[in-house]
Amino acid sequence: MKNIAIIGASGYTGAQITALIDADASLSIQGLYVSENSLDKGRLLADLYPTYQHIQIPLSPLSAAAKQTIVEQADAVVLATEHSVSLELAAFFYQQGLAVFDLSGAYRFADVEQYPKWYGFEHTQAAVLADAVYGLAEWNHEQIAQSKMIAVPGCYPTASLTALKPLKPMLTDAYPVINAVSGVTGAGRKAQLHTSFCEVSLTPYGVLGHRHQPEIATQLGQEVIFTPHLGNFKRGILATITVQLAKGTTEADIAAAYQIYDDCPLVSVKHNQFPKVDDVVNTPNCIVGWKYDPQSNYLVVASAIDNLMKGAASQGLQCIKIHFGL
Ligand SMILES: NC(=O)C1=CN([C@@H]2O[C@H](COP(=O)(O)OP(=O)(O)OC[C@H]3O[C@@H](n4cnc5c(N)ncnc54)[C@H](OP(=O)(O)O)[C@@H]3O)[C@@H](O)[C@H]2O)C=CC1
Ligand SMILES: CC(=O)N[C@@H](CCC(=O)OP(=O)(O)O)C(=O)O
Repeated sequence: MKNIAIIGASGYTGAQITALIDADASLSIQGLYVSENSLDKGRLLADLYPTYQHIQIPLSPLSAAAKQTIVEQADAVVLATEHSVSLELAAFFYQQGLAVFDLSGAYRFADVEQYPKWYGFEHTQAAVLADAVYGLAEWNHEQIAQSKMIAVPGCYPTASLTALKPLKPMLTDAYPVINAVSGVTGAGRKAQLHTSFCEVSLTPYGVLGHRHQPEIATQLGQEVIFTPHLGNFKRGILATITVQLAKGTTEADIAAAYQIYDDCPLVSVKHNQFPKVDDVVNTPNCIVGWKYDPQSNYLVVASAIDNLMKGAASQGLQCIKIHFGL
C-alpha cells in the first residue's frame, strides 16, 4: 500500500486524482492540502464536490508543519498546483526522498531556458529538473519506473502526442497542424472572466504562442503548428491533426505504426472512424481515429481524451502505478 499526499486537492485535477486514488485498493490518501490561506481550508472534499460524497477528508492548509508530516508519512506527493507553486514544492519533497507526480508544467522541459519564455519564471531547480522525466505513460514506462520526479504531460500534448508519435518515421519536413478544442475545466476552478458562463463561446486562443506548442514539438522531435480552442462544454479535448506523410506511405504502413498501441488498454485506434468528446469524458481512455489520402499523402487524425483524466489525473495515476510497480 502506497500512501499519497495530494496538494491542490480542491482544484479540478486535484479532486479528480483524489477520487481515483481513493478508489484504488493499492493506494491510500495521506492527506488533502490547499494553500495556507485558502478559503477552503478545513472544509471536507465531499462538501466542495457532492459527487465525492464518500470522501469525507478535510482540506488541510499546507503549513510548514504539514509539509513535515507529509515527509514523515507519505511515499509520494501529487502536485495539482499551478506551475510556479509546483516549482518549489516539487523540489522540496523530491529532495526529502518522496516520489513526486507533478501535474503542472514546471518540470516538463529539460532545458531551463524554456521556462522564462513559456512560463514566465526562471527555473531555480536545475538539479531536480535534471532528474525529471516526462510522464507520457504509454511511451516512457522505463523512465517513469526509475525516476522519483515525474512531470505528468499537459492535456493537449497528451492528445496530440498519442496520435502523432507512432507516425514519426513517416513525417516529412511539413509541420503537422494541430487544431484542438478543450472544455472549460482545462482552465481550472478559479474564477476568471474568460471562462465565466456568459463569456465562453468557441474561439481560438494562444495562437502561435501557446506553451503546449514547444512541449509537443520537444517530445515529438518535430516542429508543429498548434492552435487551441476553448469550447462551451465542461470536459474533454478533441485534437484534429492534419499531417503530410512521406511519399509512398500506404494505409497499411499507418495501420502497422498504430499497432504499437495493441497492448495499451487505454488507447484505441480506429480507421475511417472518428471519436467524439463524449466517448471519452469521465474515462481514462484516448480514442484516435484516422483517414488517409494516398494520392496527396495527407492524413487527418483526431484524438479525444478527457482533459481532467488522461490529460491530467488518470495519467497521473498511471504514472503512480507504473512507478511503484502496482
Ligand atoms: N485543468 C486541466 O485540465 C489540466 C490542468 N493541468 C495542470 O494541473 C495543475 C492544476 O490545475 P487545475 O486543477 O486545473 O487547477 P485549479 O485552479 O482547479 O486548482 C488549483 C489547486 O491548487 C491549490 N493551491 C493554490 N495555491 C496553492 C499553494 N500555494 N499551496 C497548495 N495548494 C495551492 C488551490 O486551492 P487554494 O487556491 O484554495 O489554495 C487548488 O486546490 C496546473 O498546473 C494545471 O496547469 C494539467 C493538465 C490538465
Ligand atoms: C482550456 C484551457 O485553458 N486549458 C489550459 C491547458 C491546461 C493544461 O494542460 O495544463 P498545463 O499544461 O498548464 O498543465 C490552457 O490552455 O492553459
